[in-house]
Amino acid sequence: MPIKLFPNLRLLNPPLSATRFPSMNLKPSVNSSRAIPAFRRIFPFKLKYLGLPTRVNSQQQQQQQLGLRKLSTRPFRPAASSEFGRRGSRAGEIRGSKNLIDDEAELSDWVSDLRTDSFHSNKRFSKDDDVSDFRKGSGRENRGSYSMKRRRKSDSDDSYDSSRRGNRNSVNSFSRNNISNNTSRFSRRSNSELEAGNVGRKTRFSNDDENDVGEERRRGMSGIRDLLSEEVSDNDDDDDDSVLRNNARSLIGLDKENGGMSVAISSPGKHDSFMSESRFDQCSISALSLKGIKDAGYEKMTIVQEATLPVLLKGKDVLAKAKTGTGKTVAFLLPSIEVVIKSPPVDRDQKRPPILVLVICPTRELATQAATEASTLLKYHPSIGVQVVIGGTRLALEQKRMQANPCQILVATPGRLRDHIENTAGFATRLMGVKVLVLDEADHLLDMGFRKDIEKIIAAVPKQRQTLLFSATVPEEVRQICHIALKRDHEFINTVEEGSEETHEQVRQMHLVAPLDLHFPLLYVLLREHVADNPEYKVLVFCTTAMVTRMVADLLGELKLNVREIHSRKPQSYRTRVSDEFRKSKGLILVTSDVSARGVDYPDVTLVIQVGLPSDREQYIHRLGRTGRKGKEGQGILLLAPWEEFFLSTIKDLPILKAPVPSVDPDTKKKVERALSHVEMKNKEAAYQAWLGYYNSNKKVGRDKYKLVELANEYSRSMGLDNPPAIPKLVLGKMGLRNIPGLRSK
Ligand SMILES: Nc1ncnc2c1ncn2[C@@H]1O[C@H](COP(=O)(O)OP(=O)(O)OP(=O)(O)O)[C@@H](O)[C@H]1O
Repeated sequence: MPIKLFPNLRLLNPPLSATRFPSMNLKPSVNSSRAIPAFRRIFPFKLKYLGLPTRVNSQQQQQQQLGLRKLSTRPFRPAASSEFGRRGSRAGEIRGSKNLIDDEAELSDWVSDLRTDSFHSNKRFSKDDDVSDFRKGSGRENRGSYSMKRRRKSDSDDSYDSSRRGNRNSVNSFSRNNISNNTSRFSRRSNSELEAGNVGRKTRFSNDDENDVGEERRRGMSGIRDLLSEEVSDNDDDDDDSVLRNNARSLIGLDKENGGMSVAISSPGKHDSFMSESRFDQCSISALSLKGIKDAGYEKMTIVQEATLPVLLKGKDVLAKAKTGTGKTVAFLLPSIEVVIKSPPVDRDQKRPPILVLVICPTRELATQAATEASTLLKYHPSIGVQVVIGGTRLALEQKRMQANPCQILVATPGRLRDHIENTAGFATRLMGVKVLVLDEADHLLDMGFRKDIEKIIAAVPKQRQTLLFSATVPEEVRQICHIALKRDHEFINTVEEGSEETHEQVRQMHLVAPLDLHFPLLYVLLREHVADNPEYKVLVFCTTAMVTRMVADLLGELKLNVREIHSRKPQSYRTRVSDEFRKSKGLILVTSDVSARGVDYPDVTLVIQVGLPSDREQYIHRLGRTGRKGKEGQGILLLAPWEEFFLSTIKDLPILKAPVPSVDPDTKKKVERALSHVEMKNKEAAYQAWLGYYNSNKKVGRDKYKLVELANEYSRSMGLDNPPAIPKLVLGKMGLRNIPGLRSK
């Protein structure tokens, strides 16, 4: 019987109408010639499961492809009878229900619904089958020191969002063999095809996407009593474990390097698959956890799970890198849960019961998603409680909730967690019990924007703990500073094959370089064609800032596309609703800021369009990673202005092709202009100001303030404004843009 998580949730507001605006009366066209279908020029090859396009090595080959191949953008869909399809539906039933709450009132309902015994009691454990786990220690050995260097928090305002994940509707199980025929040709594509400009400097616009609505989990408890009476042995087979560990070691080519730090370079095989051949029961995982895993629809481990689990179960600190959408959440949750199982039971009457596992995620969506995944895995561990603290609601409400239902596993966003450390009585004491600290999207969390909060959090948990750092991207700077969280002898497990790209081979990437005034018409043309070609389209359009996102969503809505928007300026209840709708829907375009860039697990995204400069290489990779998850195929388009081309040099090692700029017929241009004229003036003004702020913070573009203002005014014209909107003097002062010609102040 599938268990529904959070079955009683209701939508408080009706879904947004896809056609919010009356249709426009367009004048007859001056020139009715239709542009060459843009998508077909950009993606001229048909996607096939077992026949990805040959990777081209030269411009000629590329042009040959563009001219000769049959054109289609229909995404690959596995046959209904495939293993993927079967398991997908099972997992979908479990996970398909709403996993977030809609408002504070609902949160209160949840609180009162919660079980009161969400932590171990001695009595319970004397009966539980998990009891054998208690005999074992956590296996932690070394204690590391960390530096507490304080650094300046990077620029961050509302516009520079951050992101993360949702529930999962299907489980793919492509084995490496499954896609053996479709990979290597594509990887032969040459970087020389890139027309890269100047070397761009890396900039990061981190912001803490916090103050959001909290979420409570609701676990299906049916059948728990029966299960508790079953014989359950802890599957602690050291031999199995060491075999698996050896497999993983040979798979990842473990090496010892300087300073006692182990460095693992992976070689998961030449195919871009995320599944391994190892089963979860080959690891020392408790039988009840294995039941939860099975119910979640997971049979074999993904590559990252296979590589990290044996090491983590031994209690080692790990920095792990694995491509987007390859199961990192389960990889860090499972060993964390095992630590809780093996810990001595907590007296339920204890005033300040310890938090044993602390998971930090950069955004509310991600934290909620991780907590939901934890709930799924804990299905047969009713005595283990999970809670999230993510803001978006009153601190007092979260305090009350935590008091009413203490938990052993806490998932949090950094800012809100820091609030609790500073303002919640007894919370700091509870954190002294932490045995496992997880930083999900570690590179982002160790970035300037979060550094202070993370340092504060690290100072609040015991030095003697296990620390897990996971991300799809681990830039060298992060390797340099990861010692602030990790022990010296931690292992770096990199499941991205040496010399291979950090993105998925089955996701075709293109970049388009066109003047700013063409960006809106081009975006419309690209979307229109994708929608026409893909009945089950599901598109993410990433914009640079929250206010730009709002404006672009308004525009696309005026153009009668089925759009939703999500960004940090929207209330959390709205974000939750839209995110959930997008997760479940097909035939929808989600216009988004970087709140959706990292980790959010939307199934079956067919296309990701990035409009304008991504904040850095990592953000480009994470945004692109919203498609092509779990071995599926996808497409990505990066739309840049000529003066943004320098960014391409930062991703020149990725298989991204230059696409010819589609022509936009006058009709379409007019249509877009007309739609722009219907977009609210205040939204355009806000977009202009946010745009200016974003590019001003970019080290390269923001260096020449005169040029920057010229470009901003070009952007203003592209929105159909004759004069650039006036900006408050105070704001201009803060941006360092006072007295720059071309700006209007108020
Ligand atoms: N062993 C498994 N078998 C099949 N599917 C799995 C397995 N483990 C995880 N998954 C599924 O894979 C999907 C991606 O997982 P997850 O969101 O953890 O990816 P990720 O690597 O953290 O991605 P990102 O880097 O974008 O955060 C999820 O839908 C998850 O349910």
